[in-house]
Amino acid sequence: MRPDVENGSAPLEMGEKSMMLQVLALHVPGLTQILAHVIAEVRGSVNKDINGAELLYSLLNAPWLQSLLKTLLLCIFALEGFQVDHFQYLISCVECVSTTEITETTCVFQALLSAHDTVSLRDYEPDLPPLPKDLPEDEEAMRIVCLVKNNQPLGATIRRDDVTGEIYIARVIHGGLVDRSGLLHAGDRLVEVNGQPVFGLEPEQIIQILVSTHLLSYYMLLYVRAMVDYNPHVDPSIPCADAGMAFRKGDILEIVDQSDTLWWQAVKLPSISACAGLIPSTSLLKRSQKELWWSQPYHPHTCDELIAIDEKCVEAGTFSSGFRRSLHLCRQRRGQAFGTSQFCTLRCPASCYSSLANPYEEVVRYQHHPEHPHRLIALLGPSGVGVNELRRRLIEINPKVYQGAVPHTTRPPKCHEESGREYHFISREQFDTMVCNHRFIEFGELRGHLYGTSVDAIKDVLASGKICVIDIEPYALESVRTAELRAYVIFIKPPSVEQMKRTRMDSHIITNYYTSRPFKDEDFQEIEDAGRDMEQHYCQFFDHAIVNDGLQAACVQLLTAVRRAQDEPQWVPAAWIRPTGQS
Ligand SMILES: Nc1ncnc2c1ncn2[C@@H]1O[C@H](COP(=O)(O)OP(=O)(O)OP(=O)(O)O)[C@@H](O)[C@H]1O
Repeated sequence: MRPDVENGSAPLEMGEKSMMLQVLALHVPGLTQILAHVIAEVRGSVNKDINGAELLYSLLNAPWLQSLLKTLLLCIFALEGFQVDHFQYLISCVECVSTTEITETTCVFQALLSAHDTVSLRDYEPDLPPLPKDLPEDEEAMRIVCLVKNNQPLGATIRRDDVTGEIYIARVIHGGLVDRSGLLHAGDRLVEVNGQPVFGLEPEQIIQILVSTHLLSYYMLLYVRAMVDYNPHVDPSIPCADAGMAFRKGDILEIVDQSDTLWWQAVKLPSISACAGLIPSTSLLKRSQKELWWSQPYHPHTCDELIAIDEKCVEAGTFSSGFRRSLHLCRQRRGQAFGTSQFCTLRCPASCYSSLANPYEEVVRYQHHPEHPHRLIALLGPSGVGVNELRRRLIEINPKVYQGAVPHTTRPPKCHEESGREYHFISREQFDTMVCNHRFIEFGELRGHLYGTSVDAIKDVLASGKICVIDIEPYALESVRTAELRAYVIFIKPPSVEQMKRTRMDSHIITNYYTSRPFKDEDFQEIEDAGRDMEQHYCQFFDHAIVNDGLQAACVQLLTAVRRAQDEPQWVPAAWIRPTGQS
């Protein structure tokens, strides 16, 4: 096997080449003289009728000619930009030529070719201990390999033999970690990963073992999604503001150094600079946010209090949601929504409690497995922007692929309605039980009847192999960003007011009183303001954003985004992938 040139030293520069020639001239001062001597010797041998092959053999064996050839090769190596390994390879060839027995029928080129073959057969791999001689015949030889994981993927795919249940390396990605290690090859059978037998496991489970293991590497890098904004230039506690790195909510950061408890080093992805910047550690960020929290005036409405009101209202049957667009409930103006969870989510966004708990969310690159249920698609946007319209159109494009979740309701069915088709019709007691068991991602009351979208209704669609598309309010983000549903959240963003005026000239808005009327200018302003608020507070949870300008263009973008969510790797919370307790 030829030596791996990748690990050789870099080719010499021109300056070094001329230096090499000078060295050559110094060490071989009588080069012309020597060559003249060689020619004279050959002439003399011819005159003495000596066999040509014998002459060549004796010449090549002459130590002075060997050192001359080595020097010349060194010279060629310098001029041609060969690397150290090439040079050693050529030297091996020269040595081999000199020891090759040359018969009358051979010529120098054959000798060189045979030398090349001999050298190329040499094994440049590290020496491994021999297999024990007394190995029983039925005993399988096994290799134990150790790969040090870093931030890169392993660069190999695995497959399970459906008949035997055995796991094999299916493919080694060229240039990846496994490829470069040279330790594993396509067709190798995996027996254990980190001491854990893999026989019978699904490839996905093995990947989870690999992803979750910390023991493989001390150097494993950490990726996080920023849940808060940070600007080093307004942070008085940073040791050096210029060494700091600013980031925005939703940015993916690669933490390259956590050795300091207060200041970590990170790069922002996709990285344009190899140089890391200082960012506050989780504990430092929490500490400063707590200080900020306490320094602000007391607000009687905390998230917890509002949620409590919410639940009490539901118990008392007085709760009115007014924001359930997916169920086409009434469209409630913000001013009328006070005291509901909508108020809670608008006024106490993720930047208060939840971000205090978690200023960084650990993430991993996740590729949806084609045989697993699809990721849930959750659309989010200010009321009136066109979330329902886009959802409806997407489902219409291919109802065999896209489907909404069937809601639950306590209202009695109409004559044409069938339970499980339009709605799941259930009693109020059943509904309350589902609420207590946290089975709803969203629920509310309209005209004395409860409506809700349940986790199970979503799971039913996913289990049927379809892509479930729902629209949600911000407060439901937590319920859908779970290992079970793995929601891909798409924000439907309003275009400018002027643009909305142009595109919505013929469109109608559904009012609080279930009537529809043409859009007014103030509707557009309200949509724009609500969209800005939503983006400001929740952008860290958005996997993608689409500006709903022209309906058709927005629909194409939605279709593309939904396909990407299923087909391309995405950053997802590490907790979704790791088994419980390891997050
Ligand atoms: N890009 C667009 N161009 C023109 N009209 C649009 C566009 N997007 C949506 N519409 C229209 O705007 C109206 C409101 O849309 P939709 O009902 O989907 O809003 P929504 O975001 O679901 O809010 P709500 O649930 O409060 O109705 C509909 O008549 C819809 O056809």
